[in-house]
Formats: sequence, structure tokens, C-alpha cells
Amino acid sequence: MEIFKEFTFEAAHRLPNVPAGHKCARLHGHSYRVTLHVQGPVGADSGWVMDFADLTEAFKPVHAQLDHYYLNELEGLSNPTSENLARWIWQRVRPRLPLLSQVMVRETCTSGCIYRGEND
Ligand SMILES: Nc1nc2c(c(=O)[nH]1)N=C([C@H](O)[C@H](O)COP(=O)(O)OP(=O)(O)OP(=O)(O)O)CN2
Ligand SMILES: [Zn+2]
Repeated sequence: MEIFKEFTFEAAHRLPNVPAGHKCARLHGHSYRVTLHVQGPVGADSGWVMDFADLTEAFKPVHAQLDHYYLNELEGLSNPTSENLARWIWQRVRPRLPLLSQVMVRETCTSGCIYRGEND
């Protein structure tokens, strides 16, 4: 079974590699939403895959690196597209959360990205 937990953070970014004149080359910000999914068996006794609080704990240090920062200045995020951000989050959360199955990043209400690991 798969469970998920959603987090939010505020951050600024610009996209350095977009074509000339693209609006996203300008500095702007988003209320990002990140949803972490984990997949695994439901414990016979616990009745859950894992405690939602364990997802919160796993994301906490990553959230602290992102919230109210200028993403372009973070190591490994010089081009902070949703795609690169989802991969960046996966690489940092997965070691702490081996059952991680999907990272969804939403920049706006209507746009975002889903990453399911190295073969994605
Ligand atoms: N594949 C991607 N395309 C775009 C990304 C991205 O990360 N991956 N990022 C952006 C910008 O960051 C932009 O701020 C968000 O894009 P967009 O959905 O175009 O934002 P709007 O709210 O302005 O969209 P409208 O629905 O047209 O109002 C751009 N593209
Ligand atoms: Zn943007």
C-alpha cells in the first residue's frame, strides 16, 4: 500500500537556462508543495505502512534547507526547475526513508512534477 504526506515551503528562484525573454528568468517566488509517498506492507499489528510522523521527521532537515531560501544558491540546485528539485529532494530523503516511492513537487496550483527514482 502507498501512503503520502504533504509539506509546504516558500522559496525564491529563477531559471537561468530558459530562452531569452522567458518570464521565469526573472527572480520570483513560489509557495511550493512537496508530497512524499512511501510504499510498503501494512503492518498486521500497527495497521499502517508507517507513522505519518516518520515522513515528517525524514523531511525536516530537507525542509530546513529549502524554506525561505533562494534555491539557485543551494548546492546542486543552480537550475531549480521542478524536475531538478524533485530529484534533489529524492536524493536527500531516500537515504532516510528507504520506502520512498514518489516525490511530487508543485510550484503552482496547476504545475508540478512527479519523480519516482533513478529510472524516471
Ligand atoms: N517543465 C517545467 N516548466 C517550467 C518550470 C519547471 O520547473 N519545469 N518552471 C517554470 C516557472 O518556475 C514558473 O514559475 C511556473 O510555471 P507556470 O506554470 O508557467 O506558471 P504560471 O503560474 O505563470 O502559469 P499560468 O498557468 O500560465 O498562469 C516554468 N515552466
Ligand atoms: Zn518559478
